[in-house]
Amino acid sequence: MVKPEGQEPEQFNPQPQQTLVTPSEIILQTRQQFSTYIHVLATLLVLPFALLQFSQGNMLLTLAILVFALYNSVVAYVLFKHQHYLFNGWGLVLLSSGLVLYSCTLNGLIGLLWAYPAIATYFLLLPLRQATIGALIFFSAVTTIAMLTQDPTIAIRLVATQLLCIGFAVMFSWLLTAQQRKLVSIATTDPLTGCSNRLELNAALEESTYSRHRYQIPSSLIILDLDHFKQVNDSIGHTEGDRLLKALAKLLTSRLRVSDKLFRYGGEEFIALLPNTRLIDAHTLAEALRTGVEDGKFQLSASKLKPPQRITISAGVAEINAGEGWENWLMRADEALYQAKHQGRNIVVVSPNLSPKPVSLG
Ligand SMILES: Nc1nc2c(ncn2[C@@H]2O[C@H](COP(=O)(O)OP(=O)(O)OP(=O)(O)O)[C@@H](O)[C@H]2O)c(=O)[nH]1
Repeated sequence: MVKPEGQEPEQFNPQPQQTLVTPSEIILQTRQQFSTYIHVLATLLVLPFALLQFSQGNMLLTLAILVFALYNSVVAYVLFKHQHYLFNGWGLVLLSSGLVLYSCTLNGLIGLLWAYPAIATYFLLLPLRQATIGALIFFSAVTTIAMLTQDPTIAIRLVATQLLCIGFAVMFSWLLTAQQRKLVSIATTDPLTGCSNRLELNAALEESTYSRHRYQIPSSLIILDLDHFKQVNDSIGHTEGDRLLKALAKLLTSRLRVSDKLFRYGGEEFIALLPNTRLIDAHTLAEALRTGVEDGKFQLSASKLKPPQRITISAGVAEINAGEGWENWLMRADEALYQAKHQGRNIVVVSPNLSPKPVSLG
C-alpha cells in the first residue's frame, strides 16, 4: 500500500450532531399548521349557519352542523397539542360533503352553492390523487341532485362551473406539488457533485438505525476523504479541484449498489451508507474504492499536478452495533477515518463491532 509522505492530519474532532430539520419535515410541519387553521376556520364558519338552520326549524341539519363543528375543533386541538392528524383530513372532507348533499336535498339551489367550498377542501387537505378522485365522486353526486332538482339551464351552469373549479384546483395542486418536489431536491442535493447533502444524511441514518434495532438488519458506513486535497487545490486550482470532486463522486457512485446512498458530508469528504451490509463486506468495498481511486484512470484528472502527486483517499468503516445510536455509529466511522489519516493516508481503517477503539486492517 502506498503511504504518501505528508504533514500530520488535522486533529479530527467529531462534534455531536445537531438535529438538522429536513425540507420534508418543514413541509410536514407547515401542512399541519395549515390544516389546523382550516379546521379552526371550518368550526367558526359553520356556527352561524347552525343558528340559521335552527331558526328555520331544520333540526337534523342543525345537529349535523354542530357535530361537524365539534369534530373540527377536536381535530384542530389534537393536531395543535399532539401533532397528530386524525383521519388525515378525510374526516372534514367527508363530513362537509355529506352536509352539502343533505343541504342540497333540503334547501335546493342554496345548498348546491356550498359544493364549491366543499370541493376546495378536497384539494386543501388531501394528496392530489386522493383529492381528484374524491372530488369527482362528490361532483357526480352533486350533479345528480342538480339535474333532478334544478331547471336544466341552471343545472348545466352549476355542473360546468364546478367542473371548472375542480380543473383549476387540480392544476394549482399539481403546480404546488411539482414546485415542492423540485425545491426539496435542490435543498437536499449537493450542486457540485449531485450527491445527497448532509440534510438527507440524518434521516437516512435514523432509518438504518431503526431497521437495525427493529428488524436486526445490519448497515455499514464508509466515510472517505481525499488526501492532501488542499495541496491539490493549490497546485491545479479550485476549478480543477471541483472537477476532481465531481469525478470522485462519479467513480464512487458507479461502484455502489442502487440501494446504497452517497452523501457529500463536507468539502472533500463523502459518506457511503450501505444498508443490509456487514462490516466485512463494507471493508471489501472500501478497499475497492480506495484502489479504484489510486489506479491510473482516475489519476488522469490530476495529471497537471505539480509536483506530481497521486490522488488517493483514506476511509473509515463502521457497522452499526446493537443498541447503538446513529451519532455514535457516525463518530466511530469518523474516528476510523482519523486513524487512517494518522497512519499515513491512502488506507482503510475499520472500527470493529462492539469495541470502542478502531483497528487498522488496511
Ligand atoms: N475545489 C474545491 N475545494 C474544496 C471544496 N470544498 C473544500 N475544498 C478544499 O478542500 C481542502 C481541504 O483541506 P484539508 O481539510 O486541510 O484537508 P487535506 O488537505 O485534504 O488534508 P487531509 O484530509 O489531512 O489529507 C481545502 O483546501 C478546501 O478549500 C470544493 O467544493 N471545491
